Amino acid sequence: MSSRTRDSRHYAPDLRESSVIPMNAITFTGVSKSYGAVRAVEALDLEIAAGQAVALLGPNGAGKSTSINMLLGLIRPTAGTVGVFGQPPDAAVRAGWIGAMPQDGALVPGLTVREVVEFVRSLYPEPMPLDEVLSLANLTSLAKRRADQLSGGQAQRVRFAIAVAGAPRLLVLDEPTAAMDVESRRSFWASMRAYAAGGRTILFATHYLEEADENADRVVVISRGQVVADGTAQEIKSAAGGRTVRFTIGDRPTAGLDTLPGVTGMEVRGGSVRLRTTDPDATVQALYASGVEVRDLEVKGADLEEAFLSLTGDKSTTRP
Ligand SMILES: Nc1ncnc2c1ncn2[C@@H]1O[C@H](COP(=O)(O)OP(=O)(O)OP(=O)(O)O)[C@@H](O)[C@H]1O
Repeated sequence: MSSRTRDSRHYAPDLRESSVIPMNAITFTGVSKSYGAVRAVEALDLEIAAGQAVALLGPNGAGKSTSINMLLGLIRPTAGTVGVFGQPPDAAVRAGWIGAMPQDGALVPGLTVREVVEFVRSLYPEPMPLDEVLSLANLTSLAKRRADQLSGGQAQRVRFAIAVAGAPRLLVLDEPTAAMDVESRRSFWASMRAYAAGGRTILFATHYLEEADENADRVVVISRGQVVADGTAQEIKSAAGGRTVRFTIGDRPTAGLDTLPGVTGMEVRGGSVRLRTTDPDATVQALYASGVEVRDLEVKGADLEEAFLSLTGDKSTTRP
């Protein structure tokens, strides 16, 4: 047992030296959480293997933050159990296994960026070197600035630095890029991927479908507190969306187009038609055979947004 284990800052049993590290970083087993009559999370079963980068995707009110808060030990489930590397969340937090980046939260007033990061590092048993944290969070040039006087995007970088300062094996991010512009977002995800490359586990909640598509090995879509899809972004797109045949038809009638072979859905906007199909070849052949005059025909894989909307039935969630 190391001398640091007896440090008064750490009240948990020493979990760091467990000889067997369970395969799963995260397990939700039959987890429900109700707030009065509101069932925020309902019988959630989820296993996330160590080393995965997983996006939690869902419309407003789907239960993402509630699930994350249970994972962080901030709230308790009404039913079921949550495990982090085989331990209850509060024990895992005290062992320094989890780094979290909340949606917002004030930064300690009066301290410089460096001081904030130094302070957080001092709370962890085996923190990441200071320079590495600053460089990873793209904060080296801001190290001497006061943390409470930064722009929204810069402050998010400090929150990211706080989350990784302890070199946690699990990083949990709740809508981490909400306050960032496009360039900051790009550099943030590059940092996140660099951190994940060391075999760490990442769970992030997002509304941005592109972020899930580009940065997650696995996407878990939740709606009304339940998992409605779980797989790679590609699997979700093909399972839920099939392919899309789009064309322009002008003011000619569209009646009957939705009965073409393979077609599972049709959307007409202005003179533009979008057919969702499980068999684009058969659809296009039948379309031409029908003699309907079409222009600008294109066949595309359904994107994650289409898949997401068809899975969650939520029409309000759109790209930023
Ligand atoms: N403290 C609370 N008291 C009462 N109801 C709550 C509380 N926190 C969340 N809820 C409700 O639980 C449901 C799930 O909320 P949650 O914040 O987990 O969703 P979310 O997926 O994170 O949404 P968003 O994307 O908007 O952040 C919602 O209906 C919400 O109104």
